[in-house]
Amino acid sequence: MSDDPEATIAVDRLWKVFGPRAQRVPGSPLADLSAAELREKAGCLVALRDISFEVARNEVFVVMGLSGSGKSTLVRCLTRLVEPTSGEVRIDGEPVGAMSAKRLRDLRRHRVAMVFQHFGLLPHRRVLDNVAYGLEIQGAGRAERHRRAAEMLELVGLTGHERQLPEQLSGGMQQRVGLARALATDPEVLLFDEPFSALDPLIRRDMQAEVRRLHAEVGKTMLFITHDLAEALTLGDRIAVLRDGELVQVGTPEQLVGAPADDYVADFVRDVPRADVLTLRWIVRPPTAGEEHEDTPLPHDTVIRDAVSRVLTAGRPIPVTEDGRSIGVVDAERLLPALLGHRRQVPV
Ligand SMILES: Nc1ncnc2c1ncn2[C@@H]1O[C@H](COP(=O)(O)OP(=O)(O)OP(=O)(O)O)[C@@H](O)[C@H]1O
Repeated sequence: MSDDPEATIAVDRLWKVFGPRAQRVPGSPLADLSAAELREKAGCLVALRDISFEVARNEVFVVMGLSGSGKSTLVRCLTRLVEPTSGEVRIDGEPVGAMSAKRLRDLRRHRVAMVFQHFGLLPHRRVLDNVAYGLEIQGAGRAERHRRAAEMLELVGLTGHERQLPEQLSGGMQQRVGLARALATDPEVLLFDEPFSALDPLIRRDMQAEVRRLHAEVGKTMLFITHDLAEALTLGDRIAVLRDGELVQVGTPEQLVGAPADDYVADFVRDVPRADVLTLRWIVRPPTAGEEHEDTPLPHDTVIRDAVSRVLTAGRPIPVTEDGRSIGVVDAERLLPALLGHRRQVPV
């Protein structure tokens, strides 16, 4: 695996096998058995199979997969809430597997914060004290933790709600409290385990926007788990697709939609409007001899949808440039299939 010094989280050949004598499975012929055979022969279940990936500093990395694909197990292995069967996790270069109990406690209290689906708020504590909770565990004084908690509540738009109890807030607001609490300790990494799946679709969209805004404001490395493709595409700088414990593809939204690794991913992204995700580099063509072009080029990283009106109103093909260099041209003929491509033809 590469040793990218900018990688905040590095996962190398990680296995998690549940069942008796699980450690004999990784790398042995047992690992090649089907799930049913393995259960029958060894009473084991492979939840994560040989997973490797790296998350760069300040990246939003989404792990997407259907129910049972291993998402929660993966996120829990990162801080050893679930003990990996084999392989290595490093956070900021430090192997988590080699950490002493004290160092591990430190990691969970100071360096990595988690946001869960069911908020995990303490019901009898006021909002302010819920946000201050991590700081209290760290031993911060009362005035300091209240000052910091108030600051975090302001960051997530909940100033004025400090003295309320969680049950007096809506689901979306409670999850904002969860976000504020996670941010309060100023961790290096935020782990989100399906944090918005219990919320209404509209609130959910608000919260996704909130995460994007917070990320723009405070940076942070974020690893976000979801089973929802739209959420993954909205939030992820890169997305890892997990299927039955295996990583099928890791790529940008654009790579997943434009070049799915296999039929499984292709099926997942089939209904995504391609023009909203792909950029012009996917539809450029070489100029033909003697052809006249528009004068003002379009940058190659323009999302297709944003180029529609220019391309359709231009009289001639438009050059597409990368770093000032032309990489081809686009015209309506190249653009329309991408615009229409996501819709299946319905016979009239
Ligand atoms: N403690 C455990 N003991 C045995 N099997 C487990 C345990 N925890 C998880 N599994 C199994 O590991 C597999 C992956 O589960 P996991 O909860 O990680 O999936 P998930 O993608 O998070 O699913 P969901 O979206 O439903 O939460 C499943 O087959 C699950 O039954």
